[in-house]
Amino acid sequence: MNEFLPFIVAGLATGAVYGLAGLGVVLTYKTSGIFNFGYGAVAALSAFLFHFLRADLGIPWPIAAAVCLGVLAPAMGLLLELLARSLAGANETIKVVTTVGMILIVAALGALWHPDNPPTFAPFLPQSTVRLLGVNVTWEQIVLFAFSLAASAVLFWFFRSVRFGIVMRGVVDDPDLVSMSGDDPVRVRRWAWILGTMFSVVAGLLLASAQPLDGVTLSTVVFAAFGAAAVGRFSSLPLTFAGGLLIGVAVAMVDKYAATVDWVGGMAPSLPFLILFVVLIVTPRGKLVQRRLVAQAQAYRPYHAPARVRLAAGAVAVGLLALVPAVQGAQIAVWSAALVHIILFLSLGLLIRQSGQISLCHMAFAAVGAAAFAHFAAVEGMPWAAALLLAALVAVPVGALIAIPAVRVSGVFLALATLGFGILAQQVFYTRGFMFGDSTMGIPAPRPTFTIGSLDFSTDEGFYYLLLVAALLVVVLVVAIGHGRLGRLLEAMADSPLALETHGATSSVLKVIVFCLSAALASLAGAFTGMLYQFGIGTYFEWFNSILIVAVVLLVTVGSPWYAVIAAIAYSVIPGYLHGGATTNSVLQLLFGLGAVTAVYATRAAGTPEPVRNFLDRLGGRRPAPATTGEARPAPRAPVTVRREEPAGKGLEVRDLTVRFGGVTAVDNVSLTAPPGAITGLVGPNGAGKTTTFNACSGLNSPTSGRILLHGADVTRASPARRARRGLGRTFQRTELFGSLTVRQNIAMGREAALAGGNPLAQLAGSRHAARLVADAAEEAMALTGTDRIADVQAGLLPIGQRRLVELARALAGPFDLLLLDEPSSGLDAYETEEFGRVLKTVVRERGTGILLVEHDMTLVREVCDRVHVLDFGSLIFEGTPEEMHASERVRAAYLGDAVALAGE
Ligand SMILES: Nc1ncnc2c1ncn2[C@@H]1O[C@H](COP(=O)(O)OP(=O)(O)OP(=O)(O)O)[C@@H](O)[C@H]1O
Repeated sequence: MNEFLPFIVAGLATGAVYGLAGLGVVLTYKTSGIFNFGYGAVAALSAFLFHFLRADLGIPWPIAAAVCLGVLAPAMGLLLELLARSLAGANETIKVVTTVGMILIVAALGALWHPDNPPTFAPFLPQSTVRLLGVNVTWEQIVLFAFSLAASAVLFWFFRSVRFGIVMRGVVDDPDLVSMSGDDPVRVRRWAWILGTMFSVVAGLLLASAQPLDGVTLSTVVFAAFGAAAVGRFSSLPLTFAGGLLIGVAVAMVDKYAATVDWVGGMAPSLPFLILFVVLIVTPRGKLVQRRLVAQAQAYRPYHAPARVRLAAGAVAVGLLALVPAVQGAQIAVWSAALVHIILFLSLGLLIRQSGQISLCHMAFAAVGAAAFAHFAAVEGMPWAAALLLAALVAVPVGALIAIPAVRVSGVFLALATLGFGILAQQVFYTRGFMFGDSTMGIPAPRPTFTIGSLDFSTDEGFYYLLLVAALLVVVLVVAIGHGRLGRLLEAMADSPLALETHGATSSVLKVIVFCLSAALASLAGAFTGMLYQFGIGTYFEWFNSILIVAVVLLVTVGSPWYAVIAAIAYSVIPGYLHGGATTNSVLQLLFGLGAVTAVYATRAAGTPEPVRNFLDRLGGRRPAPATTGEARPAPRAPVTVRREEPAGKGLEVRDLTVRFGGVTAVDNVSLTAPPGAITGLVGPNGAGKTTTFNACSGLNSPTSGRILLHGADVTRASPARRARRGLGRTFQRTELFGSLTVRQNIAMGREAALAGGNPLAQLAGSRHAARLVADAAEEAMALTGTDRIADVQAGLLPIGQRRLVELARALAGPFDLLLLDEPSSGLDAYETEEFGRVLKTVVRERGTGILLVEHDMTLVREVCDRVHVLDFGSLIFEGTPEEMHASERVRAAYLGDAVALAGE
């Protein structure tokens, strides 16, 4: 035991600080819904300030620490709260990039402050030792542990016993309740940010000891707190602190074995990231609650010039790039790097721009490509092309590995998992022989030795042309993907994975495809990077650059593939011409960081100006764009004749369904049927359990007990997509449209998603016959609902009434014989509701579709429903015809109770 004790003591000391830092992370995440990826950056900034005051100005450390805590922490806290508030309505990627941008800023500031070797942060706590339990313990360790424990205890007490602390805990769950109790949620959050920032400042000062004063290193050290927060599932404060202790001790134990066990070497600092990654992979999906405080962001639709204009511009761009060796021969390396970056940015754009996924480990994919190519080509002596192809293929399983967290979690958790993986990959794998060899020089990455005519591809000029062709091929591939089924599915997934699933496409398969594809392309870029510099080595692929390139790709808001070209020029060519060396790079990094932090404004302001659009449209012979606002009311016409489908089966049966959420029984032993060719109403007061029943039917929640049968087959365990493919469609209480697609594309996706299904090949592309089927189904659904008049309007811009119609049309375009419609008339005026009812009746009459309708509008229920089920407090209290329902005392009492409750609010 004695041999372990010193390590356990050291581990507990650092672990307590990790725990403390983790508490700050959880605190701000819980109260604001914004995960602060810049947490380590704030810590680094406080270490900078402390060092400046103490070492440069000679101020005693207690005063320096007081300035950090009393001035820097509140100032940064207030700034961060403002930033967090500005992110209301922004999408997850923007939220991540905004706080990630702080790392770029602080790292750049640090590099500008000390351009050469950064000084070391001198310990300020006593290093003398005392003997405790037979172990030598430094006073620093004792203070770290005692201080962190005391600070955490005060925080727990504050949250449990102090009124303001209790309010702070409540603000994320129910801000309205907080307002009603007389507190201002903004003030509460502001204090939470200040408190959280104080924790990061303290963590910065305590963890920086003996570390170099460089922003990236310090941020990484404090990132260990993310591992602790993951153990606490980003929610529990005591578990987070315990997680910190666990990580501290685990790191110390790994350190103990590092000297003797070979494979353990270098693992200690990456252990928190391993734990972070593993927790995100193994934690049951429902346990990681993504905090959502704001309405879904409105999707932004980039302008695309007419095809003719784009082709011409592309030809000019290629022509100009082809001239580079002739006119800019001296800078050919810089331009070659830009071509490689076009490939890298396109591969990243496939994820973060086209599919709404986040990857903060893209450089790791590139590193795999560089290492694999160098091994295959230089060590194994394979032919160049075979080595390149195999290098791309080697990255595919790595992409699939990252798709695991992507399938399980999204948004901030995916960002964390990929960040953890990126750091882990660099710290554990880059340094191993199997990646870049045992020499610090890396492994040679040979250029091709073949020639075409007088063009020798091993020369700088020849290699440049080879890169130009490769970049062009990747551009063509990405454009083709964008125009094909895969591209449409990816865009739809970016807007609403939920809608895509409930229309039949399995989004997990789609995610695996896009991660594998993206990893393979990034791997190609990595292999070319190696060839460009003639060596494959880890330093070209640092994790930090993964976050830099995400910021770059997101900030250039022009359409695909142009963003990649412009971003590559900004990233590689401009610094090459400025000749400022490291300082120029730091200034650019600072600018990218500032851009990332303000990304929400940049992307809001994005868009091609109207005159430019008009000019390009005229140039390309395109008719004027349709109005983008949905002012015109699409008066539904007389229903068109629709095909009678095959007679539907037995319809939907819900048997003894019970759904509990913790202690709440939302649905209690409910049985009902929705037969084909009829409209069945499901009504009840607010909170009665209607949506929960719908979600159980379509597979969006797991029933505690009971069964769901579709046409006689038990689908209780089937995924939402599988149920959709079996004929069950639905709409949502809060509409789930593909906001960046047009109305026509939305409706077409209603059928195409089901055709794509869960088969990877079917998701990649569809046949011509399928395309006709999709177009016909969309036309018919549009005519039926009157949405053909707004077919080319972007769905995200429509008012609520039209959104409902589009959602219905999308469901009608799908291959569904049973539809679950969740409050479809809310937001419609009386006229629209009447028309809506007519459409429903037509569909049921002509197609034999069965409809289960959740509805608060009793007039509509009376007019269209054949039978009605009434829920109250999760239990079925009535079943009969609408007329019988209106006569029922029990139903009246349930509604009256609700009305009285409402009146009393
Ligand atoms: N994910 C969840 N976690 C915890 N409780 C939940 C969850 N979803 C629903 N509930 C609770 O279950 C009960 C039923 O909610 P549900 O949304 O199904 O009612 P509803 O009849 O659709 O109400 P409304 O008409 O207002 O939409 C409510 O008390 C609600 O607070």
